[in-house]
Amino acid sequence: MFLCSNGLSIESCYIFLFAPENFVFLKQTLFSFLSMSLLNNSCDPNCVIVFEGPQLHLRAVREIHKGEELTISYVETMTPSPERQQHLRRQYCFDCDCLMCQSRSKDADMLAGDEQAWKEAKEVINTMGASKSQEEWEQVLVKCRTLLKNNVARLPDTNIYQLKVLDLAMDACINLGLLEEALLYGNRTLEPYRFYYPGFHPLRAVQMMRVAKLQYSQDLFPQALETLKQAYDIMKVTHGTEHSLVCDLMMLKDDCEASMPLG
Ligand SMILES: C[S@@+](CC[C@H](N)C(=O)[O-])C[C@H]1O[C@@H](n2cnc3c(N)ncnc32)[C@H](O)[C@@H]1O
Repeated sequence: MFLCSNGLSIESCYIFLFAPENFVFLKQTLFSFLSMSLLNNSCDPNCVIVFEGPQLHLRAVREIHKGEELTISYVETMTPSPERQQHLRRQYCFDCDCLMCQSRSKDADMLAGDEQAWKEAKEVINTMGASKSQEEWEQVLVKCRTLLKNNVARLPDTNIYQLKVLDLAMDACINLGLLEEALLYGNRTLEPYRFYYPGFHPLRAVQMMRVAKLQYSQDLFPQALETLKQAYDIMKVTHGTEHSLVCDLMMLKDDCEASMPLG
């Protein structure tokens, strides 16, 4: 009952409780969850939580003054404020009055462009499940290509549904081994990600790392190095230099450097 009364990551908590390989972490995990569940929400938080295997790490993403409250975001911040607020009200029973919600900052950008076009895109996205088989990914890619073609002059890449289509198209291409095409979509996501996840945001860094891997796969070593460098600058804050993802990043950086033409 006590666990259920805390809003944060309860589903993940059950996974930890029932996974035998995690018993050894139980005490520290429970402590982590319980202390992290004291954190309140802000849609522009000063902390993030990142996973490292079975552990949760709470990391500050900007300078925090003595006495200032630590906050995390309970919701995906790349969501218009009425939707965020509705989710927070339904799931966590409070009205969010953070600065982002008060100013409705970026709402207009999220839904910019032709309303009918983004509503269609939203509908199509909602019908796509978590694809697994080759055939399903092929179907996803066909739908994404059609939407992107039809919406060239109707939606900017900063429209969140257009951005989700680009992300899905990128995933589908990666799963189908179409890496050159995946990179085209990935490149288009970087600027909107920078806009919606400014400063130090783990999702932006991870997206940059995905794009860097695609650049590397296309032998675009200087570009991949630059993207990795930018991702590292974010990840050293959001993940910390010891995090396994940052170690992966450093290995990719070494591979890139080793592949660069001499001179
Ligand atoms: C995970 S708990 C957070 C810790 C809780 N404030 C406490 O003192 O134990 C989630 C609950 O905190 C409250 N809460 C979190 N963020 C809030 C915010 N920005 N404004 C008002 N209430 C908030 C809501 O009641 C929510 O259901």
